[in-house]
Amino acid sequence: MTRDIRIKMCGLTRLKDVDAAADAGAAYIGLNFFARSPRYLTLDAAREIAQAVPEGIAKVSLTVDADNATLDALTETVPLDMLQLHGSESAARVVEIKARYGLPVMKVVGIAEAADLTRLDTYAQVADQLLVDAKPPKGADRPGGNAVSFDWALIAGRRWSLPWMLAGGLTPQNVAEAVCATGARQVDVASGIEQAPGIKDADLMRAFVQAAQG
Ligand SMILES: O=C(O)c1ccccc1NCC(=O)[C@H](O)[C@H](O)COP(=O)(O)O
Repeated sequence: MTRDIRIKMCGLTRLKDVDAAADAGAAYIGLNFFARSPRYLTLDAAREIAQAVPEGIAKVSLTVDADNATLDALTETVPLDMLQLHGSESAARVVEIKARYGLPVMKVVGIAEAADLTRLDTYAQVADQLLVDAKPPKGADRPGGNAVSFDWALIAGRRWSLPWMLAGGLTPQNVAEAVCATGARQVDVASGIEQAPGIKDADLMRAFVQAAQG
């Protein structure tokens, strides 16, 4: 029996990645606007990729503590279905962004220890989705996409009143175990489906979906 797991493939940088993600069965694709990321896209490149995404696959922007001018330009240029906030945006800022852009917001919370879990409850009050990711390792130069996992036992059996995704160091080799350990119905992956930073691999994308869905 297969598992009904929805998959977000984050940090697509090429048009051919869109075809590969769609063929593999992604439910969401992520477009990265963090300038220090190997997955960073200019607005024009992001628009071209977003316009190629088939109906039914949600297009998600990823920003880190972006100001209104940045988000204005982004939402005016790129067709989007959801905004992923991957910085230290406050709950009030989440509310403000939801109201200003009229798009669902997914707030990322980095987890390293049990004390980090309370932030999930805070954002569950205001966001449309949660993304439960690993906290970046010390010295990392970006807050996500670092190919590190957290201890899945920390959220085993935890449920929130809104949809949520599991992320952090997921690969075709470990995603089935991660789903079983946490009960996640949605997962997010960046590094684990790449042949090099920012370069997705169609075979790994297919293998990831097969492993996640069983
Ligand atoms: O991918 C990046 O370079 C990145 C940069 C800045 C903030 C977030 C970033 N990626 C976030 C993602 O959505 C990743 O899918 C998530 O953190 C998991 O990444 P990975 O462990 O590489 O699968």
